[in-house]
Amino acid sequence: MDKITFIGGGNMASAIIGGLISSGWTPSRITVVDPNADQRDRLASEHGVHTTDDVASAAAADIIVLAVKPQVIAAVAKQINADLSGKLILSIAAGVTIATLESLFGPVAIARTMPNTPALLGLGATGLHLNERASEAQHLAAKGIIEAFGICVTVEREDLLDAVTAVSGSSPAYYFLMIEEMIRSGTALGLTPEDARALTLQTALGAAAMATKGDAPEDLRARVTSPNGTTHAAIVSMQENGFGDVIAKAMTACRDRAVELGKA
Ligand SMILES: NC(=O)C1=CN([C@@H]2O[C@H](COP(=O)(O)OP(=O)(O)OC[C@H]3O[C@@H](n4cnc5c(N)ncnc54)[C@H](O)[C@@H]3O)[C@@H](O)[C@H]2O)C=CC1
Ligand SMILES: O=C(O)[C@@H]1CCC=N1
Repeated sequence: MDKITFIGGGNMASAIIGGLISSGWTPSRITVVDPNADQRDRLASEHGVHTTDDVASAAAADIIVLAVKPQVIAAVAKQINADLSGKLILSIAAGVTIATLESLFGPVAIARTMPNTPALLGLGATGLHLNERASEAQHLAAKGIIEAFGICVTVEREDLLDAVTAVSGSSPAYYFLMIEEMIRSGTALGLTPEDARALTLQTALGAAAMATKGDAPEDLRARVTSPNGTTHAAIVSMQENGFGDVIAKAMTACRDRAVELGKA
């Protein structure tokens, strides 16, 4: 049975550990390394996992999850300073490339991922790419871990993780912005902020649930849109104001920034 050590016990680690335990991992297989005693106490009491502040101890695990901020990873590699051959490193750090991880940790199997924050609710959408040193068993292990907190899409080239960042890594923020603007406009149209918020949120939830049932989004949209009715007026206004272009430009800007951060 694989043992897993998380380096960094913050929000994302906590979400992943919660998912692993719900999907059948026993807490005794899970260790969390974090210098912050409050984080360690929280994880030990919430999940019953082993915790430590000794980064070097991570070398004993079969799978090491890098769940620290990107700028901390070089220091972590120095502290581990051990031969990790045969182990799998799974990184959730945004923008840290496989080449950088190989230069820091040596010739080891690496699974680079791009998760998103709905992972906190078990509703994550995560892109995955592994280096050539990773075996099929390690690919399956990485997939199993990711599927404990949502869906996993394996992409065939590492650079496609930058597109994943645009489609799912950053995109919860696009939906939140849409929700903010709808609440603001609903309030401007006379509803109380509470009513505008309740109606907007329930509609976002309902629309997302409908869109996951299999019908194409354009068909679902057509069913709401009566000929020359109210929805038609809204959609025409959005299209005339370049809605598609706004989304395409935003996603391209996101992808380009991910490429830039990967080179930094
Ligand atoms: N695609 C996305 O939306 C998201 C991606 N991420 C990625 O996940 C990673 C973790 O993010 P969060 O959990 O939100 O961060 P966080 O700030 O909640 O947790 C980081 C943890 O690392 C600990 N830490 C700091 N230095 C350490 C060291 N030397 N050794 C061990 N632990 C150390 C901190 O005490 C803290 O508990 C980041 O690299 C981020 O890029 C996180 C959230 C969402
Ligand atoms: O905004 C960012 O840079 C990170 C990466 C994806 C989501 N948050």
